[in-house]
Parts: sequence; structure tokens; C-alpha cells
Amino acid sequence: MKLKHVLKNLPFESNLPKYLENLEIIGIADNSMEVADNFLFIAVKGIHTDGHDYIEEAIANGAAIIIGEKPMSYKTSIPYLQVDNSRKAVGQIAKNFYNNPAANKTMVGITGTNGKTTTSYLIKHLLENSGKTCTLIGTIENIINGEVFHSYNTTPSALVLQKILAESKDEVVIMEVSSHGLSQHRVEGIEFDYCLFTNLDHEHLDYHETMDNYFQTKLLLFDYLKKHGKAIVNSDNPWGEKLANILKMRRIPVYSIGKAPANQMQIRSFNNSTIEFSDNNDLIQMKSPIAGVHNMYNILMAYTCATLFGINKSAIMSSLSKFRGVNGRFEMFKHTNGATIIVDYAHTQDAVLHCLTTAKQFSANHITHIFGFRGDRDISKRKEMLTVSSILSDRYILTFDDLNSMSESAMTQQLNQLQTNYGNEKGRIITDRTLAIQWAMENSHAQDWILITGKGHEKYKQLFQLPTESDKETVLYVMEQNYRKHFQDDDALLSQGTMEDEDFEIYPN
Ligand SMILES: CC(=O)N[C@H]1[C@@H](OP(=O)(O)OP(=O)(O)OC[C@H]2O[C@@H](n3ccc(=O)[nH]c3=O)[C@H](O)[C@@H]2O)O[C@H](CO)[C@@H](O)[C@@H]1O[C@H](C)C(=O)N[C@@H](C)C(=O)N[C@H](CCC(=O)O)C(=O)O
Ligand SMILES: Nc1ncnc2c1ncn2[C@@H]1O[C@H](COP(=O)(O)OP(=O)(O)OP(=O)(O)O)[C@@H](O)[C@H]1O
Repeated sequence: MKLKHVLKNLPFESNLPKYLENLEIIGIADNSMEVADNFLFIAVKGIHTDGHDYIEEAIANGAAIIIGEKPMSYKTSIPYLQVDNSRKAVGQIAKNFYNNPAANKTMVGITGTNGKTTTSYLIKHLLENSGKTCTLIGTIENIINGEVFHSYNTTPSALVLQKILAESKDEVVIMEVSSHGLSQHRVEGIEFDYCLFTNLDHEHLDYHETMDNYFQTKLLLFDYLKKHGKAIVNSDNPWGEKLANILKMRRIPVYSIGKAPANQMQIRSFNNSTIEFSDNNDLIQMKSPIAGVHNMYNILMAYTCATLFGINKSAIMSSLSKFRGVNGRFEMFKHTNGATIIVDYAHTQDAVLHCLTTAKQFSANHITHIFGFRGDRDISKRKEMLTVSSILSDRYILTFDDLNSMSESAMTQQLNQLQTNYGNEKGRIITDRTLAIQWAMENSHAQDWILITGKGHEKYKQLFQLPTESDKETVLYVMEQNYRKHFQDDDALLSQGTMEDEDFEIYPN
């Protein structure tokens, strides 16, 4: 592609020297290591390092032109063009290079602290059941043209994102838009048809510092709405209510969900598995296909989005009844002893609150909550999460989550401190996550609930004692061990002639 096309809509588009206009660019990169002959390299000042320091390497790898945001202190052997903001330029350049691939798709962007992933799968399910093809971009995976790809970021870099859009032959793109993605301009160059806001809760303040900054960053998503684009907002969340008011002042059509009568989708009543709401004049009652108070909001967000796509209500209700849930999100297992075990991705106070409340609403006899905290991540939310758990659970176990660069001893010390300062007598520390789960399962009974939160679908980064790689695997492993033990004991009894066949409980059942 000719450079003049690659640089369309960038400030220097009109005053490019003639000899540069027709320069053939065969690839673009913001990482010097990915540069090859006739590439355009964009130097980005990052969080860990500065792409401007790799300009010479990019040139050595074959770059034909460099874009950067800093004045050059030396003369480069190839042209250097300066922009105000390199990260923004990456989005615009990638959009041009891939021929604006979002233009012929319906784009749905979902932001918020919790619920983005669940809502995105719900919307995909509803749209696909109505015959549309969907690309999904998010935390768990990217699904493009029906094929599943590993996801490295919730919201990929602008360059990767535009490439994905160019590869997608699907009609609709449903993507999670993280606050990191917004602050780093990863969706620059995209216009959304629908933008959704699920909620805002204490998270990522290591990055955004204050809740207000965090909110302002989330608000940026709505700058990317198309002229006639629509917003869907959960106004039961106080930040959502604030957002809805701001958007209305901007004359953006807002479809809000919440308990107040002013909402388009007014929630009349709900519990952990049923919801009653009014959609204009229709009163709708629904049994939820996924448990959890929080999921009632996710379902309603997805329902609203599907109606805006023109799908009729009965088709939506029928599809919803077939939804099978999301990997690692309030996933339920029935222990052989009758206890209920939940694996969930909750890693904020609000999410923990919703999970524990749901267990209570299901009349759990005794609730054990197993959780930890990620190393190198927002430490200020830890005491809030522990406080909620120590109030709502009957017993909690603090354990390891990903340590990242933190040492085991530093995290153990941190857990001890938290337990001393904000915990209570309900708590204990078992640092090995697999042993914590095993202990809780071995010490549970019928009607008890065990909630294991924080890791959800993710694999362990630490090595633990049991030979498992995720919470779900650990739960299944302990159940199997339990079953084998039971089976061996029963075998022994059978050989002594004291055991009846019908005494066996078959697992999995
Ligand atoms: C901390 C953070 O947000 N980092 C993101 C950021 O990278 P960075 O600024 O750290 O990059 P850097 O390493 O400083 O490098 C700066 C520049 O030098 C270039 N470089 C570097 C080395 C070299 O040899 N040559 C070279 O050219 C790099 O390609 C880059 O362009 O910009 C990259 C491109 O957009 C992101 O992929 C990267 O996400 C990292 C992998 C990450 O883990 N981010 C997390 C915090 C994140 O974004 N999470 C959210 C979800 C949060 C949530 O809700 O849970 C997400 O959307 O994934
Ligand atoms: N609407 C909601 N309100 C509060 N908590 C929620 C809501 N939806 C989900 N959660 C909680 O948040 C956890 C993460 O949910 P989900 O993955 O759908 O959100 P997310 O926004 O994609 O999260 P992340 O950005 O961390 O990937 C769930 O496991 C659940 O505990």
C-alpha cells in the first residue's frame, strides 16, 4: 500500500513530500522485532520501555519510514515523521492499512469492571441464534470466523485489533473494551454501533489512581459511538447512573436498565435465578439460565442489546433458556457428598459480594470462601474484599492467587497482615491453593457451599502440590480421589460381603 494511503487522515497527510507519497509499505509494526523490509515502524512510549529507543533496530530490520511522538535528537537514515500521540497514530495507521475493516460490521463494545465477558457471550449467543455470525474479542479467548484463538489482552493492541477485524468475515463484532485499552487508545479508529456499560467497582487503581479517573477512562468508550450509535447502561450502579446522565446531556440515545421506573428495562424483582422486568408495556418473567444475582444484570444488558438488533422478544427468551454459561464464571459442581462448589472469576469487592449473596439466597447451610490476591496488582482493594468475605462467609481461606513478581514469603506476610488487620476468627491461611480447595472439600457436608474465586477459567501460574492446573481441575481431581477412596473402601467391604450395590453413588452422575 502506498504511504499516502497508510497515512490518510493523519495531520501530515497533505504535506508529505512527493517522493514519500508513493513509497510502498508492505507491513506495519509497533515492535522493532517485528519489522521487516519496507515496513512502517511506529515508536510508542510504553509503560516499561520506550519504542523510540528501538528506532535503530527497526531501521536495521528494514523499516522504510518511522513515525514517533518525540523530536528526533539525531538524523535517521530514513524519514522520521512526528505525531502528537503515537498510540493514537497506531490505531489510525492500522485502520488505513487494513482498509477500515470495522466499517462493514456492526460493532458492539462492552466496558465496565465486571460482567463484560459474561455479557459478551450472552450477546453472541442471542445474535447467533437469530442467524448472525459473530466475532468475539475478550479476556478468555478470541473467536473469529468460528475459530478460537488465544487472547493475550482483553482488548488487543490497536494493531492486532485491526488485523483481527480484517480477518473476520463475521457480520457482528462483540468486544470487551478494558480501561487499559481505552487509556492506551487501542480502539482508536473504530466506531461502535452499540456501547455497553456494565458497572464500575474498585479495581485497577494501581493504574488509574482514583475512581474518578477510572470512570473518566471508561467514559472514553462513548466517544467512539457512531453518530446514531446507542448506549446501554446499568443505572443501578451509581457510576452507571452518572454515565447515563452525562450521555443524555450529550444527546446520545441511552437505554438504561435498573430498578427505578425511569429505566427502559425496569427490573421489578429478581433473585438468584429468576427475574421479572418490564420492557416498555410488557411484563416479562424469566427463569435465568445462569445463577447469580449479578448475572440478572448481564442477562438484561444482553437482552436489551438483542432487542436493539431487532430480534423479537420471544426469540430472545427462547435462546436465553438454552444458554449454557461461561467458562470459570459461577461454574457449579456438585460434590459427591452433596456440597455445592462454585468456581468464579470474582476479583473485586462487588463481585465477591454478589457471589456470596447468591450462595446465601440458595440457602447454603455453611459457606466457605477460598480466595487470594494477585501480586503486582491493585493492593488497595484487598482489605475491602476480605471485609466482605469475613462478613458474608461462615469460613474463609486466604490462599495464593498469581504471585507475578512477588515472592511467596512476601505474599504470605501480606496475607498474615490482612488477616490480622481486617480478618476475623472465621479465617485461616492455606497458601497452597490446591490444598486449600482439598481441605475445604474434605471438610464439607451436604447443603454446604464452597466458593473458589479469583482465577475462574485461568490456569495456575504457581506450582502447587496437587497435579492440577486450574481450580476446576483441582475440584474434579479431589472429587475423583474422594470417589476412588470411597470405591476402594467399598471394594473392601464388598469382598467382605457387607456392601449392597445400591449403596454406591456413581460419579460423575
Ligand atoms: C501495562 C500495559 O498495559 N502494557 C500494555 C502496553 O505495553 P507497554 O506500554 O508496557 O509496552 P512496553 O513494553 O513499555 O514497550 C513500549 C513499546 O516499545 C516497543 N518495543 C519494545 C521492545 C523492543 O525490543 N522493541 C520495541 O519496539 C513495544 O512494542 C512497544 O510498542 O501496550 C501493549 C500494546 O497495546 C499491551 O499489549 C500491553 O499490555 C500488557 C501485555 C498487559 O499485560 N496489560 C494489562 C495490564 C492489560 O492491558 N490488561 C487489560 C485488562 C485489564 C482487566 O480488566 O483485567 C487488557 O485489556 O488486557
Ligand atoms: N454484572 C455484574 N456485577 C457484579 N459482578 C459481576 C457481574 N458480572 C460478573 N460479575 C463478577 O465478576 C466476575 C468476572 O465476570 P466477567 O468475566 O463477566 O467480567 P469482566 O468484566 O469480563 O471481568 P475482567 O475484566 O476481569 O475479565 C464474575 O466471575 C463474577 O464474580
